[in-house]
Amino acid sequence: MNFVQIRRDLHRIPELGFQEFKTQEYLLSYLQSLPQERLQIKTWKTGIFARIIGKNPRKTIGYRTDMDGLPIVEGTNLPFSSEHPEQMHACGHDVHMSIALGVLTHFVFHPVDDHLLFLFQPAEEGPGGAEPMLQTDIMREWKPDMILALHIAPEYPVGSIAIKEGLLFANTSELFIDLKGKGGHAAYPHLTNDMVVAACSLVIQLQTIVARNVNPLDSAVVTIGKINGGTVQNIIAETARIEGTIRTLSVESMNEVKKRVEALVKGIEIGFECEARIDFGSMYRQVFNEAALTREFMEYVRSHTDMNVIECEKAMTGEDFGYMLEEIPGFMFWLGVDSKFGLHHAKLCPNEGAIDKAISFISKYIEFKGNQS
Ligand SMILES: CC(=O)N[C@@H](CCC[C@H](N)C(=O)O)C(=O)O
Repeated sequence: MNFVQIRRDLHRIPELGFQEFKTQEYLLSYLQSLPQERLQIKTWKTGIFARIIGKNPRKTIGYRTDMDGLPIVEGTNLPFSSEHPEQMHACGHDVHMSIALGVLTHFVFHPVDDHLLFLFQPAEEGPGGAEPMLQTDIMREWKPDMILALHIAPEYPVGSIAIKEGLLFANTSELFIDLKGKGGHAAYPHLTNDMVVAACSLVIQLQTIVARNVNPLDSAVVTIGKINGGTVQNIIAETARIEGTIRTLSVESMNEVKKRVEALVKGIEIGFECEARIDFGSMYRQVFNEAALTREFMEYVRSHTDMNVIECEKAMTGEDFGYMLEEIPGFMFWLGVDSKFGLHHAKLCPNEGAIDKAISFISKYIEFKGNQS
């Protein structure tokens, strides 16, 4: 089986959260091509649960991959570039899926004692598929006793993984703010309430939250990734929209940052005589790696595989896999893919050499865990 080719096929068809129809169809058709004796497949929305029946099951080991792409125009010029306008696998979920299929395929042919549950989860980039997937009857019936997942890491070389016990990824909240004032002629600003100026002022003020309100010994991020406002150069904008994300290391800090966002937006409403609406969108729980399993995984990979294990720092990235780790013990790790361009970049280009290496060492580890009494 050529999992690099599978990654390329998936790379051509990136789809946004809960619209992964072609991706689901591709994955299903691959799964259906495998021997079915031990394989049980159920779909949920655009996601898939695939269980491999163990030989002498005492527990279930879960392995999760995400499935969705991002709204980015691809800039790699690769021959297998995205065929979907303004959508790209710029966060490596194509690589994640091909590795999951590789590991799954290994165990279809070489089952272990325990059941293995592979979760193909939609909408990681938003609005979040992990939390609703956890609430399904299928998950209740097939619930794993432990779970693992990976995320590609452009900054680490192929042949390495990076991981730590405890907090790995931050708490996140999306942030959408709509401003509505009074538009008008560009030459008569005194008769209007200009929402472009209000939005610009608000973006600058939002930056003071991390600089002035968060304890310097704590960490937080407020990033505004998108501003929309106005229609043409000589009309004063009646509306503007700001879109961003908040990251914190604790739920308490998240609540504090949100309070400050609300206060600053209230100030904009008063100062610019406009109406504002805040929507905090979807929120993800922190990714917190269970200590004993993480340690055992690190030791196993160090001593039984040729992968280099790096103990890394926590990051302000978010992952809705955090919801799964809240209910099921397990861990997430970074997989080195050595790309000059980072995650969420139009030129992200993971080194595909990482795919077969990952399939091989993850299969070894799951074989060890799946036969462990
Ligand atoms: C690994 C990664 O890049 N994850 C995303 C998760 C996005 C969460 C949500 N849509 C938000 O923007 O808050 C990330 O941006 O860290």
